[in-house]
Amino acid sequence: MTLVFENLTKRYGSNVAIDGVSAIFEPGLIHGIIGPNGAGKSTLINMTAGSYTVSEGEIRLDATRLDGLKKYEIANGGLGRTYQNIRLFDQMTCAENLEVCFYDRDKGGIWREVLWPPYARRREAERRASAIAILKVFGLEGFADREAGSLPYGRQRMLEIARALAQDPKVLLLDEPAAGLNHHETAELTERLATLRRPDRIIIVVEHDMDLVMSLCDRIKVLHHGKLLFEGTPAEVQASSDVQLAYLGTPNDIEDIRAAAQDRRAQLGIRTRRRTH
Ligand SMILES: Nc1ncnc2c1ncn2[C@@H]1O[C@H](COP(=O)(O)OP(=O)(O)OP(=O)(O)O)[C@@H](O)[C@H]1O
Repeated sequence: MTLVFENLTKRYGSNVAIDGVSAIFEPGLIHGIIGPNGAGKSTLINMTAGSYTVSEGEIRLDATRLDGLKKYEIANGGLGRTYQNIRLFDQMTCAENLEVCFYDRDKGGIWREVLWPPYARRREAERRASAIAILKVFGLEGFADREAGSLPYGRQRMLEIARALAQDPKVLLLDEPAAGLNHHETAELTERLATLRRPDRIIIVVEHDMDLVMSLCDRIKVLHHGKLLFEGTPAEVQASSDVQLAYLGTPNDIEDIRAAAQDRRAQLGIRTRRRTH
């Protein structure tokens, strides 16, 4: 199983947010997508999940074209996702937030539950057991009966990822899972995400937190101005001068920043060692 982007392009009017990106995501790996603000990371995720239309190019999960499908069709086809902003059912308990994912979709199952109470009770117990099993993966089993909206922010983030996993997706897309988390919570999240790696699952993480990306991801793709700038292992990405430039600017920019800092020190009467080269 592979997820493939082929010459993927997204235009918002005259603004080209994604510009002819081709990439392959293999299963069994955690893939990071990084890039400066506005590079197009979220646009890529949203096109993959069917939230945004594709202007040009293709998205394929094996032989299935995902571009052009509705959001729910893509989700039913095995793609789970989280959003930059948490989207939970705040008034429902943590367990209920997951149980809603396990209701029978076919009319037969729904009617059996309505008309046959013993079957309804069995299905309810099954849904509860499945929900608790997933909550455990994220250390949330103790919060099963707490309202989701009353959880600390970090726990809500975990619950959202737990819910994205409920349908046992083949592809899991995580859009800035560490946003708003403190250092300790990010470290815990990193450990828990690492346990989700499976030979038959593609995990894609869009993230700004470099500690998380570099310690969690097996492969990283770097976007810059809507184009794929670089891809490689965390070590290769860190060593790439192209990536450093994308994040920090040109060597001249860096020299200007350094010179400005030295001037500032001079104005303040702070002695600085003069650079000899
Ligand atoms: N709905 C939209 N309508 C118009 N332009 C958009 C829309 N969404 C994104 N853009 C533009 O597309 C480009 C890429 O945005 P995108 O949000 O995908 O970048 P990003 O890499 O996820 O940024 P960030 O890290 O800040 O979330 C930006 O120029 C942005 O202004």
